Amino acid sequence: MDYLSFHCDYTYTTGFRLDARFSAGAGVTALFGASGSGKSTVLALIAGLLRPTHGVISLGDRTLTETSARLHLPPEDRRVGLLFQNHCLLPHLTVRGNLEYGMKRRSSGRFRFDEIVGILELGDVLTRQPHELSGGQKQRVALGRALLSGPELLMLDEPFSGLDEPLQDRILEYLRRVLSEYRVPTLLVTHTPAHVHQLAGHVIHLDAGRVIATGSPAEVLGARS
Ligand SMILES: Nc1ncnc2c1ncn2[C@@H]1O[C@H](COP(=O)(O)OP(=O)(O)OP(=O)(O)O)[C@@H](O)[C@H]1O
Repeated sequence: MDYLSFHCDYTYTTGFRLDARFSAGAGVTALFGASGSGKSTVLALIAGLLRPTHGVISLGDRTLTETSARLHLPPEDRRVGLLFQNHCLLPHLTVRGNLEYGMKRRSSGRFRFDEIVGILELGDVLTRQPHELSGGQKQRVALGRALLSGPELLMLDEPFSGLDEPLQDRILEYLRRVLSEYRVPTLLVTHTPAHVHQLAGHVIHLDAGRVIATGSPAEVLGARS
């Protein structure tokens, strides 16, 4: 059953035009495509950071954007958790402070602080500040903060970029653990086929701002090598 429905048209001043339509179920969906194909633009439209020229976005039974009705929910009312490539931790707060910041606007009490800290193994670094953390630790704090906001959709923008391979594998394992424990509907942006195969049940393939294929990882990307 469709959980997320997206149909938007958006053009940047530079001329790049996204004109994409897709739907996704409540599992993990990969948004796959080459650099510049429009993946981050899709996330920004869903998060409400950009307004489409025309379009409708709905999540569960809520409409987030509907241009014909002049409806555009502000980002803080959308109940989506966005994990950026560069973590975006608040530099002056400790790890605990960053995690608690996520809880301020939470819409569901499904995610308990101690549980998330345990699953992501952050107990030993709660009093540290972001500059005292490794890349992988920062990534886990950002993931914990996104989860503690109680999102109805988790959006991960290249969560493995900038990490070496052993660390990518560890973060992948944490993600698997969290997603199987909490079953948060997730949109995973990546251009790495292996990550699609490892995490996603469904794939949306974007190319030059258009959806060119949808289906299972094997259908869209071919059998795993
Ligand atoms: N703020 C902006 N202003 C103008 N053009 C932009 C802006 N952000 C992105 N673009 C352009 O829009 C296109 C799509 O960018 P987008 O970041 O959505 O792609 P992407 O698939 O996420 O790429 P990557 O994998 O490199 O992050 C690109 O051609 C990019 O140059």
